[in-house]
Amino acid sequence: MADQHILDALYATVAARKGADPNTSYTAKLFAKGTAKIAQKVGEEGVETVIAALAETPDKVASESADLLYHLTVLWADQGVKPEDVWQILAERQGISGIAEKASRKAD
Ligand SMILES: N=c1c2ncn([C@@H]3O[C@H](COP(=O)(O)OP(=O)(O)OP(=O)(O)O)[C@@H](O)[C@H]3O)c2ncn1[C@@H]1O[C@H](COP(=O)(O)O)[C@@H](O)[C@H]1O
Repeated sequence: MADQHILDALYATVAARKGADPNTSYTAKLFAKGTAKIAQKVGEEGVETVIAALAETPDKVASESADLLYHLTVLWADQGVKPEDVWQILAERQGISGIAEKASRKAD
């Protein structure tokens, strides 16, 4: 689909790797290792993105961000979360200030 967002396309590729051969697919290898390993990779890539921001270059921030987003799509597929679930939440938050949202949580 020409206008499909790259993250939706990536998610479709990743989800299709469930049950594929771990010898030929890094994604299949992650699925075979399980949720703890996938979650660990998301954490590692998040930390690497932070390190890139604090000590490296904007190009490195971009490439670490791509690693992070890829591993996040693997975690979504592992957890049965679809990209549209996340897009929906972001859409619902549009126009709501983060400061106002935090204040409303404190009032609960
Ligand atoms: N976008 C990515 C992508 N980004 C990063 N990576 C891989 O993520 C790994 C991260 O590197 P690390 O050094 O942190 O990982 P590692 O040391 O190999 O792993 P561990 O020892 O920590 O388990 C590398 O092997 C990268 O190649 C990705 N692997 C796959 N994709 C996409 O997923 C698609 C399917 O890939 P396969 O499942 O491999 O066919 C590809 O066509 C791409 O579109």
